[in-house]
Amino acid sequence: MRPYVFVNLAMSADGKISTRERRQVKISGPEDFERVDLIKADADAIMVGIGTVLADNPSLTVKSSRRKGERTAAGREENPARIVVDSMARTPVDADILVKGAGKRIVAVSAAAPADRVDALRERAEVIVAGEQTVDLAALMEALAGIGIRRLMVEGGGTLIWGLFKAGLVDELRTYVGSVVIGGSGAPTPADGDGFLAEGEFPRLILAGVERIDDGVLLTWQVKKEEGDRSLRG
Ligand SMILES: NC(=O)C1=CN([C@@H]2O[C@H](COP(=O)(O)OP(=O)(O)OC[C@H]3O[C@@H](n4cnc5c(N)ncnc54)[C@H](OP(=O)(O)O)[C@@H]3O)[C@@H](O)[C@H]2O)C=CC1
Ligand SMILES: Nc1nc(O)c(N)c(N[C@@H]2O[C@H](COP(=O)(O)O)[C@@H](O)[C@H]2O)n1
Repeated sequence: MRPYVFVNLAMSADGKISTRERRQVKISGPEDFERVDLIKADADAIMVGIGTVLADNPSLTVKSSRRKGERTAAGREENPARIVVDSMARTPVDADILVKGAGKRIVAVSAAAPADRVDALRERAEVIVAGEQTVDLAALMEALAGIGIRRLMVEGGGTLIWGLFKAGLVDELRTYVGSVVIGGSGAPTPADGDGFLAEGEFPRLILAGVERIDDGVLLTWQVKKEEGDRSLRG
């Protein structure tokens, strides 16, 4: 069994999620950031790759006091569990994700992660070991389902999202297309990594929603299920 996995990202009109220097940029407007806060508050956990932690230093906390209050009134932590996918335990111990806001933190590492760095992270987070050299995302998902995570939001970046698509672990993709052009052949895109070669490998999507928000558009896609998929229902 694995959680229901939905990816949420913001890209420019030319399909970039940040600059070629991997500098965080505001692509969403105020209404879209509200939407993101709402879906975050509804999730059991939120995941990013170590590249995003090192580039953006996000806290991934719920921003609205009302939504935090609603979570605690329902017996949940103020924030969803925050998860970093980090094979070599490179997450700085003072990263915002580990120090800001209440709630569980999980760092997923591989067996190759240096023991001293893993021990330092254990002071601030639960550490899950999945995979030998890099994090085995399918094994990680099983472990997350085992600790009660049913709805998992993925914020990025492009390398992690690619890894999840490659492993057939994405159920839904929500792409906000903002009204800017970033450009740059080396600027990150929603799914980077090696890319698929054969058309038969491409994950197939079903368009489930189109909504105008701020000066852009939100596209919601369902990913067609593969045979034997063991995702929990969304
Ligand atoms: N506009 C938007 O919505 C968003 C934009 N961003 C942007 O994205 C950029 C960061 O993206 P990126 O550099 O691709 O980094 P990611 O956040 O995607 O992290 C990628 C890293 O995750 C680790 N990882 C471990 N196991 C796996 C696996 N099985 N599959 C894939 N990755 C794995 C790898 O590092 P290791 O091997 O060391 O573990 C890998 O390099 C930043 O510029 C940020 O601003 C990020 C989020 C949202
Ligand atoms: N939805 C969305 N729109 C944008 O324009 C963005 N730049 C991002 N970035 C993501 O949000 C994270 C920041 O989170 P905190 O505010 O620190 O909680 C950042 O790391 C990206 O994942 N998202």
